[in-house]
Amino acid sequence: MSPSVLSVDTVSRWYGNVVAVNDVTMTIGPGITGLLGPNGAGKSTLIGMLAGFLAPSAGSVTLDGTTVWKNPDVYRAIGLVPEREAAYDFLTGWQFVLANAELHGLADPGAAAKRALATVEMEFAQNRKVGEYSKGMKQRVKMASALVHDPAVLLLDEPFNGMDPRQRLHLMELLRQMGAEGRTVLFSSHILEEVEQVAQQIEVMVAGRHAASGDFREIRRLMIDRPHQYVIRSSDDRGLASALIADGSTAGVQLDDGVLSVEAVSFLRFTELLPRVARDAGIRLFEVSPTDESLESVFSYLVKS
Ligand SMILES: Nc1ncnc2c1ncn2[C@@H]1O[C@H](COP(=O)(O)OP(=O)(O)OP(=O)(O)O)[C@@H](O)[C@H]1O
Repeated sequence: MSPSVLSVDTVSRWYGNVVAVNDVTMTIGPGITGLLGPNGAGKSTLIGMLAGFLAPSAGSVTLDGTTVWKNPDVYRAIGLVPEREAAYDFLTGWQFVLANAELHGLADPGAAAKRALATVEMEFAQNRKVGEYSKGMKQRVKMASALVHDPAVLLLDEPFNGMDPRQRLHLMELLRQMGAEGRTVLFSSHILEEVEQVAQQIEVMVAGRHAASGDFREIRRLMIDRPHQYVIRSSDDRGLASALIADGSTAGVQLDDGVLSVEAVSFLRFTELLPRVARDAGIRLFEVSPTDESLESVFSYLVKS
C-alpha cells in the first residue's frame, strides 16, 4: 500500500457562531493515530473534514497534496466509520456491505464485500439483519463497509464506544493489522488509556484547538508533569506544612480547617520530595490524595500551556 498523508493546514470550522474546530494544523501519516479529546472538542467535526463530508470554513485538508473537499477521486482512497450506528437496520450485514461496494462502483462488488466481511471476521453473521447485531458486531460491519474499496486511509469516530472488553481487544487487533499494512488509520476517543494502547501517534484536541501532539510517552509526560493539587493527612499536618514551605519547591501550601492541601509544580519531583521532607521532619504520612485528576482538568491544563 503506497503511503498516504493527510495534511490539515490552519483549518477552522464553525457552525453559526459556534467554533467547533479552531485553527488546527496537523499531519497524519501511515500507521495508527489517536485523536484524543473530551466530548465537544471538535473531533467529529475534524474527522468529517478529513473524510470530505464537511467543508472547512477556513484552511485546507489535503490527501497527498490533493484537496479532499468535493473531490470524488480522493474519496476512493478514504474509508469512514462514523460514530452513529448504521441507519440500515433492515439490511443484512451482507446487503449493507455489498450496497457500499456498489456505490463505489467497484468492478466486482460481490468479491469486495466478501473480502471486507472476512477481514472483520463477520461472515458468520452476514445473513442476519444489522438491527439484530450487538454493538461490537455493528462496529465491525461498519468497518467492513468502510474497507470495501480497500482504502489507504481509514477514519473511525469513537469506534470503542459502548464495546465490551473482548470486542475492544478484537478491534484493537484489527486496527493494528490495518496500520501494519501501511494504511493511514485515525480514530477518535476521549479515553487516554484506550488511545495509548493502540496509537503510535496521539493528537490531543481540546475546545476546538490542537492542544498537544506526540507518542504516548510524550502525552503522558505532559499530563503528569503539570501542577497537581493534593490533600495530605499526616501525623503532624502543621509541621509538614512548615517543612514543605521551607523546602520551597511546592507552588502553594495551605492549612485550612485542619486540611492540608499542597500544589505541586511537578508530579515527579513532588513524589520524590514529599517522603523525604516527611522523613527528615519525623512525620508519618497517612494519606496523599490528588484532588484535580479529572480528565477535563488535565485537558484544560494542556490548552493553557
Ligand atoms: N451540526 C452542528 N451544528 C451546530 N453545532 C455543532 C454541529 N456539530 C457540532 N457542533 C458543535 O461543535 C462542537 C464540536 O463538536 P464535535 O461533535 O465535533 O466534537 P467531538 O469532540 O466529536 O465531541 P463528541 O465526542 O461529543 O461528538 C460542539 O460544541 C458541538 O456542539
